Amino acid sequence: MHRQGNGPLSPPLNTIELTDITKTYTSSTPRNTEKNSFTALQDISLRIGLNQITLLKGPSGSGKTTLLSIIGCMARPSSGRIHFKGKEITSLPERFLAEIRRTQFGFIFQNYNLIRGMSVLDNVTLPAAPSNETSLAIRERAMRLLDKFKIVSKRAQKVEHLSGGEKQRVAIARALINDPDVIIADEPTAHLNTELSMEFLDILAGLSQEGKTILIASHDPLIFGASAVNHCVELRDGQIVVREKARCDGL
Ligand SMILES: Nc1ncnc2c1ncn2[C@@H]1O[C@H](COP(=O)(O)OP(=O)(O)OP(=O)(O)O)[C@@H](O)[C@H]1O
Repeated sequence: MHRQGNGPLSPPLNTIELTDITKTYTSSTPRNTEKNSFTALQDISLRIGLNQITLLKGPSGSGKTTLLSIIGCMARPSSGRIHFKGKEITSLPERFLAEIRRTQFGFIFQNYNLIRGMSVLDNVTLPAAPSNETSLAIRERAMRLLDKFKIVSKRAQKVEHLSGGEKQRVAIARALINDPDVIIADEPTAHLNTELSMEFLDILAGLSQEGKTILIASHDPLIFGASAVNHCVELRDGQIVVREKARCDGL
């Protein structure tokens, strides 16, 4: 723990620290006669080490996606605090959160969320758009990423014509375009066969060695057994039931 000025002790700089995070969704009936609320996360406290691969597992509906979206500043918790690299970010206004989201996080979604009708290159450069860089510099960076993931020859192709594995690699390149410290992947291997899933894991292991922090939500036993995974956290009904270092097969 370190002290910011004369203020209270803060979590270490090399962590993402969640304290008592609760997320309640509230919805109302069409005529607003009745309000329903559902608590998707309940009092989650968790320290995530930077430069590590952390796996979130748990049955469908256990809260993995909700937790990832809160960590990635895409949603706010109903209560609780998040410290990102030692700094409290929960109470920041939306424009600051959006900046953290854009510069510090890269996202890989289950269905890749690539934009149909646009080329591979344009999909990869998309998250870089609101920046001070020239479009040439952004495109050069995108080309380097496409080259790294062996998909540069498809740069002009519309994404809907790519294979599943190619879409996955485009999604990884897009997640990296702003050179984020943290990569969030939600069910990243759900549509991949074993060979492509292994290839994806190799890419993640390489990114981890380069110093990236990786958070994965997954049901995939292949990921549970991956030697690259450093920490495993199991959720059930919105609560952490198991946290374990290193391999998590057999949890
Ligand atoms: N916007 C929302 N409004 C109401 N309930 C929601 C909302 N988003 C998620 N939920 C509920 O919160 C719970 C947790 O959902 P979440 O998507 O985080 O689970 P998950 O563990 O990622 O599931 P899966 O493995 O199926 O993707 C579920 O019961 C879901 O129905």
